Amino acid sequence: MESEKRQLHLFIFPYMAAGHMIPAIDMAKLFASRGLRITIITTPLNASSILKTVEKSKILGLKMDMLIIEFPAEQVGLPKGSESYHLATAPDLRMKFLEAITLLRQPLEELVQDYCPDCLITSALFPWTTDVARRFGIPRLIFHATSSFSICASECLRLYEPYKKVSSDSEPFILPNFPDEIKLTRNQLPDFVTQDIETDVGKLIRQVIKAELTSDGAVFNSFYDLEPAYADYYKKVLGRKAWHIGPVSLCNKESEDKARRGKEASVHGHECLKWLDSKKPDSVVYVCFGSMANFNDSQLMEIAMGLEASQQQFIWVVKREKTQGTKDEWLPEEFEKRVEGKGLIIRGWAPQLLILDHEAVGGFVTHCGWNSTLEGVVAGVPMVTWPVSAEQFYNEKLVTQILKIGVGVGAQQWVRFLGDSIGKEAIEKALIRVMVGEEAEEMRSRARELMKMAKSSAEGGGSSYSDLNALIEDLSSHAIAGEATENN
Ligand SMILES: O=c1ccn([C@@H]2O[C@H](COP(=O)(O)OP(=O)(O)O[C@H]3O[C@H](CO)[C@@H](O)[C@H](O)[C@H]3O)[C@@H](O)[C@H]2O)c(=O)[nH]1
Repeated sequence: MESEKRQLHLFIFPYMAAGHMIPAIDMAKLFASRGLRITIITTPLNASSILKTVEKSKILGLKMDMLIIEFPAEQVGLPKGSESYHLATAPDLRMKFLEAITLLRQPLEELVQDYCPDCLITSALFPWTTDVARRFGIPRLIFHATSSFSICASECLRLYEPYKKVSSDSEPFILPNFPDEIKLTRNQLPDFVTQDIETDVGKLIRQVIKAELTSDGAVFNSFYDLEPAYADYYKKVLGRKAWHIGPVSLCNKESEDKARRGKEASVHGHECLKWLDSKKPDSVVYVCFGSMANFNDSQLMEIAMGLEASQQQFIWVVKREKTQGTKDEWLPEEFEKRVEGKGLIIRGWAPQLLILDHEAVGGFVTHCGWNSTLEGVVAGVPMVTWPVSAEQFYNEKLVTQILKIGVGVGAQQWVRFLGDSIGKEAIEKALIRVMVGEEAEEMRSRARELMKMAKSSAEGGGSSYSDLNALIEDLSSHAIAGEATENN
């Protein structure tokens, strides 16, 4: 009875987007593997990506559950089923999506009331969950599915506004009082940072920052040795509490678990692993832009031509379906025939962790979403960085300038979903730089070192392992203190 009472119960409530749900589910597994009771909160259409994990954890004797709250899509005027952020592709849809999210507060409060968890770990993008936690006298921790570097960079921009001191959008400015000399341009910043007019996203971001200041700390999917100066900056300069417990993807030990992250891989996704078995180590470049970024036909055409011209073997993930009998307008004539044996296109969802883990993969073209970036680090591969939106331009700086394990393709313009337009020559050049020659080898050897550091951080005695212990201890003492107050 006593131990049942002391088992910590966490509510994990991730943002409805693959880039947030995937690492949150990994984090849930990590907590559950340490004996905590976990309940993941989500909406009906997002539940399917969690269900198998919950079922498997039960078989393993772990305490993991899921609770579903309705997503009020139709109530705010969104089409039925619009429960994921990537479906909100136009400004009015995004506004409605944000509105729908604020309506989740009441159902969350009801669940907290009914289940009495010891802590809420929620997306930074749910600032109101700090108030919910306060109301019930429990801590709210933020789950940062991104780097400390990017959070520190955006805080630095907010505090010092260096982008206001340059005369054009393309003139570089330096992040003031920052551990490294990092240059950015206004073009590379999210629109809500530079826009003077108040937008809904801008308003949300201000609430996010305010809630971060009053929450009880942040859990990062990162590891200390990857970005020590920024883990310290977050704690010591910004004065906030944080635990670095990543890379959380390392909790997936079996191929089956690695394959099913996010969505089921498409048919091509499964075939590509057999194809990789026939290739030499470090001879294939993997090209994938996460779950949100979308390129138009002409940009895909440039990528195809760049890949072919680079003469590198490749796996390229494109979020387009093949329609039988019709020509792919985004591919050069006879492209697939010409690259047969040398390149593979995955249409749909790729089993990314399995591909990156494969020894044949020697380079990664990424949009610098944090999950992909960290997964690239864990795989020990150098990267071509092609940031598109969100905090990806900051992550690019970390990869290319601080870690020195990647080269930029030359993206200069932050755009919400569609990528900046990059020509085939730039793509070809960047591909060759990460795959061939002395510079590539130097980047690869640094990447391998980071891979080892990533893996040992998650093992017993490693920094992420210890930070997770410290977090669990903090939560336990808070829960015990809460019980004591209740009993008095
Ligand atoms: O075919 C695919 C495509 C993606 N993934 C996985 O999906 C995740 C994608 O996450 P990420 O690389 O972070 O990209 P986004 O989906 O774009 O993520 C959003 O959320 C991230 C977390 O906050 C931010 O860092 C990004 O900038 C933001 O765009 C990764 O785990 C990938 O392994 C697959 O498994 N197969």
